[in-house]
Amino acid sequence: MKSSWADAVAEETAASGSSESNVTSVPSAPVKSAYVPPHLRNRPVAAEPSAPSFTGPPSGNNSVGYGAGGVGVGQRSDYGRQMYNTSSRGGGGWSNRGGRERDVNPFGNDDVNVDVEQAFSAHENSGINFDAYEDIPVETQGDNVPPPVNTFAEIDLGQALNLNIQRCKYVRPTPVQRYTIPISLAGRDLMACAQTGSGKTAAFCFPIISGIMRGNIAPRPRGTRTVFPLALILSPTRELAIQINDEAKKFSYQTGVRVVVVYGGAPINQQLRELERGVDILVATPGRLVDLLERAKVSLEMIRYLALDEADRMLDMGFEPQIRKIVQQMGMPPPGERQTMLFSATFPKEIQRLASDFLLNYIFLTVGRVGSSTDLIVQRVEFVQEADKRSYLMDLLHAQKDDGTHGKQPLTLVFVETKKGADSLEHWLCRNGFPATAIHGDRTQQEREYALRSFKSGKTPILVATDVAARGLDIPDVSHVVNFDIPKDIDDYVHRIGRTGRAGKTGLATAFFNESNMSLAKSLSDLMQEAKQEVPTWLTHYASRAFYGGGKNRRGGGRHGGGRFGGHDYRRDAYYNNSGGGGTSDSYGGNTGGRYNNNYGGGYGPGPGANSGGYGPGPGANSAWDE
Ligand SMILES: Nc1ncnc2c1ncn2[C@@H]1O[C@H](COP(=O)(O)OP(=O)(O)OP(=O)(O)O)[C@@H](O)[C@H]1O
Repeated sequence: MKSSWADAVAEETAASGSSESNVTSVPSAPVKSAYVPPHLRNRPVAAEPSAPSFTGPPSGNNSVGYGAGGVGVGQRSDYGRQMYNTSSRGGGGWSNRGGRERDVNPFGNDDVNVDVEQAFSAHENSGINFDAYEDIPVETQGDNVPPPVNTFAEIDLGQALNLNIQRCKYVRPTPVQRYTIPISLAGRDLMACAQTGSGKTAAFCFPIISGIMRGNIAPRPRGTRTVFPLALILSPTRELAIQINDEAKKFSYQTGVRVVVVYGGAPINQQLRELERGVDILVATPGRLVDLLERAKVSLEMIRYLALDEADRMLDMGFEPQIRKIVQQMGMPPPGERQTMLFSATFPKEIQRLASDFLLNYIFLTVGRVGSSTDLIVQRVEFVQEADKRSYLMDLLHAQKDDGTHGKQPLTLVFVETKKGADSLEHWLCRNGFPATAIHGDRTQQEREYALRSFKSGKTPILVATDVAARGLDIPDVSHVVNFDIPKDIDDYVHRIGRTGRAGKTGLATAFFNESNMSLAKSLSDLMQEAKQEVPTWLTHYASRAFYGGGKNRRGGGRHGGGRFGGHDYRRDAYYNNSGGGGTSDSYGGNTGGRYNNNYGGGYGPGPGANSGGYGPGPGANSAWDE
C-alpha cells in the first residue's frame, strides 16, 4: 500500500494517541549527556528548548523561510535551527567565521512551495520500490532496542530536515532507515548491515543532522584556526566521500548545519578554506584527515557522532591502523561520550570483532542476510576463458545496444582486477566503437571525477573500473554490471554487483568465470542460491570441489562457516564459543581470537592459514583505498 507524506501526517494527527505513544517510545533526543571537553566544563551551556512535536511539512511558503536566503534567529519555526543559531557556541560553527552565508540550493528548484499532496502524488513512484522490500528479514540484537517506525512523520527529526526529505522525494523510510533512525536518535551505538542500494546514507545522515540541529552542544573554542567538527563521517574512497558530502548537503540544506568534505588528490588549500568557514559535519577519507589532524587544522575533541560508511572496508587490513589512530589516538572522545554508527552491506565476523572496540553497548542490526545480495539483481555467471573475455564482452554490449529501445543507452559498469587491465580494456573498447572511460587509482583525481561524470551523463555509457568504484557509488541507470575479472573475495562481488539494482530497481550482473576463479566457486554458488538465482550446474560442480579443496575467501571456512547464513552478530559466537585463540565458529585462520583474549592493538594481519591471498590487495592488484 502506498501512502504519501501528507497521508501519513493526516493519519498521525487523526490518531494522535497512538502516534504519540510511538513518539514517546522513541526518545527524541540522545539519552547520553553531551560531551563537554575538560577545559569547557563548569561553563553554562544553553538549555535545550523543549521540542515541539512534529506537525508535518507546511503547505505554504511561510513556515521556514525557504528560499528567503539567510535565516535569522526567531525567523524559523524549526526548533532545531533556533537552538543551533542561538546557542552560545563559538569556535567551529559556521556562523562565526566570515559571517553567515546563504545556502546554495542543492535541489535546484523551489518545488517545496507547491502543494505537498500534488508534489508527492507526482513523484510517488519515482523513488524506492518499497514492495521489493516487504518481505525482507530484519534482525536486531542488543539491549532495549527502540522500536522501528513506519513513516518519517513518526520521527521528530526537525522541520527543516523534514522539508529536505520531502524535497528528496523520499515518501517513506526504507527498512534500514525504519530501524536505524530511532536507534540512533535514542543515542545508541549501532552496527548496521543492509543490502546495497537500500538507503544507508540517509540512515546515518538524518540522525546526525537532526542531533546537531537539536543543539545541546558545548561551545566550541574561539580564537583558534583549528576547526572542531561535531560529526565525522569516514569513507574508504574519494568518490564516495564526495557523494556522501553531496547527499549530506542536500539533507542539511537550510538547517544551519554545515557539511565539508576533505579527501586526497585534491588541493588541500581549497579544503582548508572551506574548513575555515566552519564545519559541523566533516566527511573525509582517512589519509587526508590524518594530514589535517597532524597539522592541527582539525580537532576531533568535539566529535559527538562518528559514522563509518563501508565499515568493513574501513577496518580491513589496509585501513585498520589508520582508522584506529583516528578514532583512538587523536583526541576523539571515547565510546559513550560520542555516538558511533557503522554501516555496510557486508560484515565479516572478524571485522565485527575489530569494530566492537569502537562501540559501547551497541545494537547489531541486519536487514536482509549479512553480506547477501538483493534478489532485485539478476545474476548470471558465464564460463569464459581468459582469451575469450573481450569478444564475449563485445557480444554482451552489442546485445544491449540492440535492446536500447527507450532512446537512452543503458549504463554498463565493467569491473577488472588491475589498473593496467582497466586502461587496456578502455582503449580496446574505444577502438572498437564503444564509448568507454575508466576509473582507477593511478588516474589523477581530476581524471577520476571526469570519468565518473562522463559515465553518469551517458556520454560514455561504459565505465571500466577497478574496485575503487565497487563500494557505495549510487549511479542511477546502471543497468548492467559485468565482472570481467571476478574478485577474489565474495564481499567485493556483493558490493560490485550492488552498483545496479538499487533503490528497489532491478538490474543485471554478469560474471566471467574460469578455472582461475575456483576459490570463489563455493561462496558464489551459495550467494546466488540465497538470492534465488539460477546456478549453472558446472558452477555447482566446481563449488563442491572448491569446498573440499579449501577454496579461499575472506569469510574463511566457507561463506556459511558458522552454519547456513552464519552471518549474525558475532557477539553470539564470542560469548558462547570463545575459549581463546580463534575458538569461534568462523575463525579466520586463528589470527583473531575471541574478542576478550586478543590484543588488537598489536596490529592485525593474516595469521598462518589465513586467507592472505584473498584478503586485501595482493601483488599487482588494486587497493580500493584512498587517502
Ligand atoms: N526513503 C527513501 N525513499 C526513496 N529513495 C531513497 C530513500 N532512501 C534512500 N533513497 C535512495 O536510494 C538510493 C540508494 O541509497 P544509498 O546510496 O544510501 O544506498 P546504500 O545502502 O548506502 O548503498 P551501498 O551499500 O551501495 O552503499 C539513493 O539514490 C537514495 O537517494
